[in-house]
Amino acid sequence: MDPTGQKYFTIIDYVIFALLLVASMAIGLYYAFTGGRQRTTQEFMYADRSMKCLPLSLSLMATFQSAVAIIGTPAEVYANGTQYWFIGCSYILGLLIPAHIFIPLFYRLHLTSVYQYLELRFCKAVRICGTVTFIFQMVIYMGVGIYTPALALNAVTGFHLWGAVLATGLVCTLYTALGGLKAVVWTDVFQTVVMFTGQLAVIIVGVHQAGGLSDAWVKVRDGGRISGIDLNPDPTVRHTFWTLGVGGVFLMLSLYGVNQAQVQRYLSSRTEKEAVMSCYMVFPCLQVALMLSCLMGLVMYACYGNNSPLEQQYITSKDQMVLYFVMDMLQNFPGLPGLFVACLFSASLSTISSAFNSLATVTMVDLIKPHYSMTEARATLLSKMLALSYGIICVAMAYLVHLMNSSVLQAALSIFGMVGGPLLGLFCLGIFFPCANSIGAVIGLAAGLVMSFWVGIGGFLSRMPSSVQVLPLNSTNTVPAASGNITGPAVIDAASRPVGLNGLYSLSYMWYSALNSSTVVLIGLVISFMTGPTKGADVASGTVYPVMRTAQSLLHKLVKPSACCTSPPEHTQIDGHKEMNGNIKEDAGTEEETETFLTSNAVSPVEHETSV
Ligand SMILES: CC(C)(CO)[C@@H](O)C(=O)NCCC(=O)O
Ligand code: NA
Repeated sequence: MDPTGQKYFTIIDYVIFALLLVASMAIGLYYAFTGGRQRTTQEFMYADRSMKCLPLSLSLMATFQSAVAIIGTPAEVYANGTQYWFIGCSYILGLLIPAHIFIPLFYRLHLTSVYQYLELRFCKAVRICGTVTFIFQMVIYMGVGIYTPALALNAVTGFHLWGAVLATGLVCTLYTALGGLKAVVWTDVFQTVVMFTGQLAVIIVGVHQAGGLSDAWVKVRDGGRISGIDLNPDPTVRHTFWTLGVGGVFLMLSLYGVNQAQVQRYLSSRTEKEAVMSCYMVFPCLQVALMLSCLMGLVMYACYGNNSPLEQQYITSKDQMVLYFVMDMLQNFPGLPGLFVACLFSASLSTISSAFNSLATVTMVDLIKPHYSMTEARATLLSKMLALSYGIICVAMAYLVHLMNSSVLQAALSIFGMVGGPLLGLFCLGIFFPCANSIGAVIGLAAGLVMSFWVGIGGFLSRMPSSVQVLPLNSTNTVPAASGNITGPAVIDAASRPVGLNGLYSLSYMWYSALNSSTVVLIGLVISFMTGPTKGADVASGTVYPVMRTAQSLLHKLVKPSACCTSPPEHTQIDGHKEMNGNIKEDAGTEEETETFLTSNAVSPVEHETSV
């Protein structure tokens, strides 16, 4: 090892990394030349609505699990202990609610994009606002996703930064544009396997280097890295059970309930039941992913203790730690560093490809198609060109992220809360409040976005001049004391309890999604009542979830268990469309058929909906 701490790749590491790119490309080419050869938008965007549950669930998990989580979570656990693990509690409601409310509703409407829902429920303007907000969110997120692994690799091994960005950007764009959603889902499956294998290998070797399981356990326990449940209700404390387990539910809903990338996967499944099942199966997959990345943080602590490479100034930021650890511990295991780098890039490729495909889909379906009529061949070609263009935008965004500088995990989760939160609010307003009208929806969304940027940017600026930025240079502060639970920003918060606006600015980023979505719903309702609420009869059928009716029927079941076989099923109001599900071949037909179905559906409200 070189005195500056610089680590080097061996030839076998390069080969493994190259193999990942080649294999992903090969899967893309396979789907470009088999099946319908990606000649229809139905195949390109929705995989002919024929996907099965298992690949879908892995793909659903992979979409929002990028290199950010792989290197951000261990760095967080190394520094602050396992408190972050409690985010796993939010996965329960965060997946049950989408599975039982959002998926049945969207699936039965047979949408072409999730934003089409907004037009059915409100009007075209709301749909466009939703689409533009989504594009904004995913474009920034893509930048973080592609830049993170490249930066870590560059910092630790000296690998060319923009070389890595361009290589992954190019490969990913090509397989997404050529192979459509089928290629995206199947590369996700392959990349998830690589991701788990890489993490597991490093954990096993790391435990061995730390002197075995029991030694490693004693070290992390004595180092205070095993956090108890923190029930402090203060919403400004960055990570507590409440911010993670409850605030996290809103984050999960915005990602797994109403995000186009995910809804597109639900809609591409063969049957509604498989869509719901795939959402259920995300739960164990996400728990495994969370467990692996938390264990990685603990193993890192077991190996380094408080004597981190950051403190030794081998690296300059927390986000470089994981890769440094891998290169440091695994240098005698040729190929393993390459496997881990493949794991890191797998995680990011699977995220970026989903982003490209979903962005191309919404641009086509929501922004272009309604305004220009074109042939199917033209539309498919244009969708592929769009996927390519988003590839270029992605690399450009990476350059912007390069200019920012914060913990990548917090940055990514803040984006989800700041832009995804208001979108979640918009959908909830439509789904749960039949009285909400279009004006309320637009103004509510705007208010949510203003709130989000006010609090988000205010929080960022109010923390700026503090010691957070200088921490890495000051060796005594680099690693928080053995008590472990205290983070940089939390120390400041605790020292001077913020009041007034500063109180709002110091809100934990884990509450952003909840705050912003509630703002949209509240303002949306107030404006709707001021401008004349929508009457039940005017709400398009199947676009509202019958909260009261479901609650009544649940209550009925609880009180009179014998009555459950005679009482109607929960979703009676949309059962009218149920026969569609069995009939995939037909409804997977042309785009025109789908559109006609939807328009006729939108203009003829069904009577039983009005009682909601
Ligand atoms: C978003 C969750 C919480 C769940 O998917 C997790 O995967 C995560 O922490 N993601 C961080 C962002 C990223 O990895 O790109
Ligand atoms: Na991913």
